[in-house]
Amino acid sequence: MSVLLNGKAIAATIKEELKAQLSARPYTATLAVILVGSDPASSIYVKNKHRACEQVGIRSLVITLPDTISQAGLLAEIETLNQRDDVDGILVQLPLPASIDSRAVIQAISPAKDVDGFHPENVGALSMNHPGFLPCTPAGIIELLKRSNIEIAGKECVVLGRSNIVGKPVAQLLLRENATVTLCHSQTKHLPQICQRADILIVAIGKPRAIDSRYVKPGAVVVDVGIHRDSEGQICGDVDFSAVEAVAGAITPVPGGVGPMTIAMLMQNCLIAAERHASRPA
Ligand SMILES: Nc1nc2c(c(=O)[nH]1)N[C@@H](CN(C=O)c1ccc(C(=O)N[C@@H](CCC(=O)O)C(=O)O)cc1)CN2
Ligand SMILES: [Mg+2]
Repeated sequence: MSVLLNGKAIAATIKEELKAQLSARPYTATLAVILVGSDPASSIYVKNKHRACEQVGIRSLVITLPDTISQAGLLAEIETLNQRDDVDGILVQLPLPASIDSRAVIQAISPAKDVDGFHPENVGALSMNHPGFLPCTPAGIIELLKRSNIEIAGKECVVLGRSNIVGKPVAQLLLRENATVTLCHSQTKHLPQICQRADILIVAIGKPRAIDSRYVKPGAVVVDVGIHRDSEGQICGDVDFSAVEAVAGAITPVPGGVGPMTIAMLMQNCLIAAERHASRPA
């Protein structure tokens, strides 16, 4: 039996802490979220972000645009929010319709308001250890490990998946925490053997229940970033939970693991954005 890493409970504690911090400050914080189209999963995530803002005391603006909006139209909406002095943080919910170039959209968000940490300026800041905004899922994974008293320094960490929003940045954050990091992907050979080396295994490959006990060293910490709905409508991750929990020392559930931590870190970034905004020179 492994220890369950309860992201839901830790995220609730973080939101309480942020609420107390914000209420003691002489300024407000406002997050603007843009949702393009009506993808059901994206709509749930945006609702969850709005609810988290309410819990923390952050003002939340949700801007819903039709999936027929042009790229120029979306960029104009972002520029309006960049210019608004009453908006501290901006994010555009991903994925976007195929007709829109996500790269151009991410680059259009002011780096000072980019609470997702996706703008190239913030990505560069992360890799150079400069101040910026950390992407929410990778930051949430590190926070979950730390608050669960899992030591990272000196550990063998294997990251499965090299996406820009999870795999690459979480590898950099683990390195910043002095872990020894191996980043694997679809072309990696001898994957089970490499994963078996991991003290901490982070799985972000986007394939339901793909990682079973053959990939896990007994006693390892397993962090599952995937989120899927199976043919029976059950939510599951990239890890075959029932097979892996028998081997792992600690494991995140799906739901209730990394997902809630992502939203808690978004709230934290909003407070940072508001603080920097309030203290900027006039
Ligand atoms: N602009 C962004 N787009 C996307 C991001 C992101 O960080 N910024 N990440 C994902 C989606 N996402 C946040 O936006 C996200 C996904 C899942 C959860 C979550 O809490 N999941 C719950 C289960 C929810 C359910 O019932 O379906 C859990 O794991 O417990 C939070 C945030 C892609 N897009
Ligand atoms: Mg403000």
